Amino acid sequence: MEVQAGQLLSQINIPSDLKKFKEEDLPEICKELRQYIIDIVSVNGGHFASSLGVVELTVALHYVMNTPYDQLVWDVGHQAYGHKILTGRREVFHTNRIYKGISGFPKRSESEYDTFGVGHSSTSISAALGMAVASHYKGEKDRQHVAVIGDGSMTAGMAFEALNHAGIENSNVLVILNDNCMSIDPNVGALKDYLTDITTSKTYNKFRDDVSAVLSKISELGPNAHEIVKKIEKSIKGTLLKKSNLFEALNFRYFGPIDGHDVVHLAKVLKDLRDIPGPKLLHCVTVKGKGYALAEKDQTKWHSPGLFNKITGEIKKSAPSKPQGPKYQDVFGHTMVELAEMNDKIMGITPAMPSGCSLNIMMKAMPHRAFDVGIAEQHAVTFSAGLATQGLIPFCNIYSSFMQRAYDQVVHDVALQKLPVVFCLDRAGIAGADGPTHHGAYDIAYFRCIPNMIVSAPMNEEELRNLMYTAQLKNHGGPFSIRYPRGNGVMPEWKRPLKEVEVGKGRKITDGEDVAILTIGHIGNEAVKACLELNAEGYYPAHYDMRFAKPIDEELLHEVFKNFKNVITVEDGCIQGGMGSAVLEFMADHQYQAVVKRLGIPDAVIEHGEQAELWNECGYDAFAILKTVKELVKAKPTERLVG
Ligand SMILES: Cc1ncc(C[n+]2csc(CCOP(=O)(O)OP(=O)(O)O)c2C)c(N)n1
Ligand SMILES: CC(=O)[C@@H](O)[C@H](O)COP(=O)(O)O
Ligand SMILES: [Mg+2]
Repeated sequence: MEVQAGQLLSQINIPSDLKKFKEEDLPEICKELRQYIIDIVSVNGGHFASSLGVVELTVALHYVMNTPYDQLVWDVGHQAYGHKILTGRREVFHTNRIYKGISGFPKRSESEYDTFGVGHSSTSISAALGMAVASHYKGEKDRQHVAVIGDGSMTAGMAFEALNHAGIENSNVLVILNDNCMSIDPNVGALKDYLTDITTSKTYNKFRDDVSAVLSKISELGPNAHEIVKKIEKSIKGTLLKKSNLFEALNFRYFGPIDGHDVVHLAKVLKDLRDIPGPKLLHCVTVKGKGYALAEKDQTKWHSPGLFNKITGEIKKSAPSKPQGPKYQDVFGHTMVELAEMNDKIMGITPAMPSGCSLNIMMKAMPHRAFDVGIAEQHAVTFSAGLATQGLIPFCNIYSSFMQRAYDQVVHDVALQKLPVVFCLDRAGIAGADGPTHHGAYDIAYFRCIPNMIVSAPMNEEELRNLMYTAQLKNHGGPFSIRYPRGNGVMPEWKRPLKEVEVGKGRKITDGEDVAILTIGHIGNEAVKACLELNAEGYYPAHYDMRFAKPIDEELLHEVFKNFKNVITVEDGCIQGGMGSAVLEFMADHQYQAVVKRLGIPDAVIEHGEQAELWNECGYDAFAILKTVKELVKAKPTERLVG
């Protein structure tokens, strides 16, 4: 569907076009930009409310700053749709997050205006500071470096690491705190309360305004008075104000809070800030979903609503081609409550993804036993470890790609101490439209090499429930990880009685000859599809569900290598170091001879697209499995296809 940009917006191909307009035109430009985002996202999908919340900020920044020379870094980047539209991508924005289209996040290879690749939160201040220090070193005194970071992203430790460093570098960095009181779910933590206080507190703002009013009166008395005033202001700021403002205490000049939707005022403030050297923080108060009433009302639902009717607000449900099971995340959420009712030691932890991983189900049912710790994956892991030292059984749910941020905590704080933390890695494997920053490609490999770690992956919803049930039965001598994908399972009737599974045991799905297909996790269902088709063509491969990558089922592998000369391993994860590698290691350790073909995510960056498109591109969907079976069966014994 052709979407037409508004009359002013259609004249803005790059930010320098924006500068041709007068300040009084900016509100109309914001109106047209906001409408364009609504028009495209409603038919295309993607992140929605966050971009609406920064329309004015985006326009003001590109109006005042000399981008791309002045550098903007968008934290997470899910709010950068306006930025993309204003920086040469208006006419291709309808390909946003579509296979082979533009990325849903700023990406250096996509545009010179995208100064830093993002997707994971809380990196913007570090990156902008790096750029600022580099500019200082290169003598680029006039260059601006701006990090736009949300209040949610500000709850991550990395943001404070950067503030701490920036405060002593005296580099020209402007942090714009986009404060809308929301993460994906409502923001959490003491910082949120502080920001609310500083935004609403009469004391701080009144005292500061009174001081400036008095001082500006005095400075009108003459040039000497102006000098005296600067000294008084410095000492007051250096004592009273500094003590009462977190950011001032870190040597940032704090400005605000200001209305993040008043584009003309924003432009004026940004112009003033350009001339103030050193680290600065501008506190902008915005509304997530601004300008689309339904999104303002339910900001979590409209964070990433999918396709919707922009007039009625009706969100379109995808009609599956065949009966689907529930979302894996919901099976996790409901099973958490079921297990917690049976075992009062169970606790749930999520770093800022309660609705994303469905821990919100337990948070609602048992608010004292389920925690949203903010965007703080490292803290989530070690907080879980602390709980485990006291005999509790924490289920720490972290998206596979976000878990990468807490790797040392898993090794150092959990595995070395053999603590029984259950890691539920949601969004494991190809995540889809979020692309390479969000694909959970590496968790089998990065967990398999950790001592005392159990690495498991359910083939379906029933298996997920049984692995969760098994994990909490006892301390298995360390952490127990269960990884599962974004999206739906295959069992409409999923809520079956919970059963213990034997740790380290796989299972045979079907007997066969010539080729053994070994799968792990949900991708086993692709092998089921392939086997049905192969049977119809007279091929009868065997299929085993490994269920565990560590400990791997050695008894099953002995059976496989004693009976098959052709083996295919399949995983929705990186080939290198994955389950297939574990099978090769076993084969070598036991001097078996066979042709082993490993299917999975290759050693490459996999861009965005639908999961099925990317499984096909990576060569491990049903079609690829079928093709590989035929190749192996036809291959002569001398042809070795070790993958
Ligand atoms: C390391 C990491 N953890 C979690 C996420 C998931 N995530 C994406 S956006 C978001 C909320 C960000 O809130 P905020 O920074 O306030 O931006 P807003 O959506 O309010 O504009 C979260 C938790 C992520 N992208 N990266
Ligand atoms: C931007 C970000 O990191 C999150 O919004 C993420 O896109 C959520 O992913 P799901 O949509 O799979 O929950
Ligand atoms: Mg926010």
